[in-house]
Amino acid sequence: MTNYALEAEGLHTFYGKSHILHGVSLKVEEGKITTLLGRNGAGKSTTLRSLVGLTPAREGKVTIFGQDTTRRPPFTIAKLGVGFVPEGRKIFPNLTIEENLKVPADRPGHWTIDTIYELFPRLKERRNNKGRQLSGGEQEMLSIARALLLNPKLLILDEPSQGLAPLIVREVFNIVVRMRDQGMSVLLVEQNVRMSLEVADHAYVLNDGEIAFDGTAKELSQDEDRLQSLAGVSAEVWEI
Ligand SMILES: Nc1ncnc2c1ncn2[C@@H]1O[C@H](COP(=O)(O)OP(=O)(O)OP(=O)(O)O)[C@@H](O)[C@H]1O
Repeated sequence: MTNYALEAEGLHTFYGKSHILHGVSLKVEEGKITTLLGRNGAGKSTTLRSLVGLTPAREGKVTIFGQDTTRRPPFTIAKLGVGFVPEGRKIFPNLTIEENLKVPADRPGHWTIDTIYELFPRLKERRNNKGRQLSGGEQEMLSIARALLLNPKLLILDEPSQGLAPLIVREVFNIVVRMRDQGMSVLLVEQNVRMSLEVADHAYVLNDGEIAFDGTAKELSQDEDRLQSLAGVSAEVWEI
């Protein structure tokens, strides 16, 4: 029997009168990486915001680790063991790395500031630097580190590769794979199609607020025509 960390069924989400998600359903299998792809404006971030309670869906149902979390506030969802790494890295620019790491409320588990520094030696080296002095890659590591300190069972990342050099992107994806290999469930929203499909087990493509593909990452990666037409993914993104 397959166990799911997260199940969303028929989500309809609005910003005011703008109807953005039109019945989005997706599942994240436990201990697997599920990727949600789609071009700019397809509704990927809105889907994540609906799942973590930041912009609750007006219709539909969300179940996380077997509990109905539909329209529950973000802190209740975080408490179930959901770590969210938002788009744009939302770190505190005027706090040092170490101060940034002390902000999340600790949930006991493997990840502590010490184990985080083992995973990200660069953050340790620069622990007294302010958030605003960090490179994009260091900010992304810090953002992931903060989510890990909640010792999540489900990690949700919104475009972690955005604006990063290819080598750093590789490093970020390696971390995501490591988390999956340690048993964490991962939902990865990305524009970097090639790398996402390399690491993911399952893939969804979102198109204008609707799921246009639901299948294995392997299946999608072997079907370039489908990718191009369903996601409108540009050749440059595919080639990165
Ligand atoms: N706060 C908001 N108010 C009104 N409309 C919004 C808001 N945020 C996003 N939208 C609109 O909702 C649609 C989906 O946006 P969303 O950010 O979810 O897409 P995305 O797939 O994550 O795109 P991107 O890759 O550019 O982040 C877009 O048309 C966007 O303009």
